[in-house]
Amino acid sequence: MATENWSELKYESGFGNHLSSEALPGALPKDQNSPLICPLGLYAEQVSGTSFTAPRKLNQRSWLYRIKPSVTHEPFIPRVPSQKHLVSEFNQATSSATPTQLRWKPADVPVSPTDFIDGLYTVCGAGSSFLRHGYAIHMYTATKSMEGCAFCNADGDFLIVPQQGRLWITTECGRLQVSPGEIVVLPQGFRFSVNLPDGPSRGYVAEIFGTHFQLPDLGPIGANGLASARDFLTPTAWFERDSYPGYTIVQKFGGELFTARQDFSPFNVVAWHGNYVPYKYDLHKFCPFNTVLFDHGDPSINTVLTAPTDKPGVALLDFVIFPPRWLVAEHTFRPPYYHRNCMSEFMGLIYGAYEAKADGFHPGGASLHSCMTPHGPDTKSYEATIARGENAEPQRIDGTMAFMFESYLIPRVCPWALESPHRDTDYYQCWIGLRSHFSCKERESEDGVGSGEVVTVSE
Ligand SMILES: O=C(O)Cc1cc(O)ccc1O
Ligand SMILES: [Fe+2]
Repeated sequence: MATENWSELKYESGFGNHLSSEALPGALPKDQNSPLICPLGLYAEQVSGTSFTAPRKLNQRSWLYRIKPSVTHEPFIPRVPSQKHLVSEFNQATSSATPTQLRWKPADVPVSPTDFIDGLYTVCGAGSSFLRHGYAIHMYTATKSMEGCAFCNADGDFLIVPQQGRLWITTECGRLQVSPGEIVVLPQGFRFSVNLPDGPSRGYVAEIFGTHFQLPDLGPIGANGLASARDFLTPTAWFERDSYPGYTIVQKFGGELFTARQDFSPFNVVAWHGNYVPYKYDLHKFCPFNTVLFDHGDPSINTVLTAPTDKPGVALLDFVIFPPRWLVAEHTFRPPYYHRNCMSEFMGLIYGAYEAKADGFHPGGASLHSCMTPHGPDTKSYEATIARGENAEPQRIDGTMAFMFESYLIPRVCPWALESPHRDTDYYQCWIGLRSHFSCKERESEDGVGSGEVVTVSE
């Protein structure tokens, strides 16, 4: 592993573009995809991320020109040891339904050497990778780089949110450095390997089945704002040519892991072109829009990426952030309102503190408020907001980055997440202290009305 220059890697910029990249000049065929003999004696291989016949505006595929084709490997066999904590079908056999508010403290990074594959565990999800509809939410804790192996997820696309420790990710399209505060999307089927230059690492992963992430429409916001297409960065071609006896491909297929041996690195792509590619995004580049006079806007205004369902405006999974920003709304309860949502909300915290939780929601922790489960600011946050009063000054929320995976599909929760020692079983207590501030004294004196009577007040 070359360690010196990951901070200076070159990337291509843009979202959904058709890109071309050559690690050696002349490696891309001119004028066609499948020449009889490719330049430099390379093999041509297409990776399709949508059906061949998907409408042009949705169609995603890339052509990889490689030293040996991916097919050159021994048969896939179930991996030993298997990984029991990955789920891609959410039903009664694999996971539980619960409407209760759930929260987890940050998980400890393991003491024994653990790589990204072994450190990955599913928390919750819905649907099925086999039926290509649904999602899984995973978290990872890891201490060591993947060695002599690459991971390939046949089930869906990964959106990885590192919370602690940089990730140096080698993909078939090239290499990316992803730091906490950045995210990376690794589309279904791409082989990748994760190195951990900082050692102990922790983070969150949203996996979506059967669709890909898009930028949200901006509607009346106009043509600019939120995440800008040019801030999405795709790696440039990079390859290693050495033979590599005993290299292992670890394929996640239906939530189970399979291995196949080959005698070369899968990172042997000398050139590629197409629009089906891995990419990263720095969340600090997000340009937030929000209330400038009164009331609290819905969090959808902070959507970075959305994975659609077939219903217009209804997301399989939205990736929403709560970045540093000014709160200026007048005569307004500025933190999130108390609410129940037909969508389900999984939240994580990358750093800092979240505006609705004064205590108990820590960087690396998580919460889940499922469909119609009531939630909102904890007692301390509520009281502090009220204490600021009617004429609260503009206030800058700083030094924080929280996020939400929000879905229309209702998640079931994995048993190890429910039984985890990191589960905060006292979570509900954070709202128990919310006192009634109800008073009808004014009305009583005006109207002479006592308690217990039904009163219709006409203004
Ligand atoms: O529940 C949460 O904290 C997320 C959230 C934030 C917000 O500002 C409004 C609604 C919402 O669900
Ligand atoms: Fe919410």
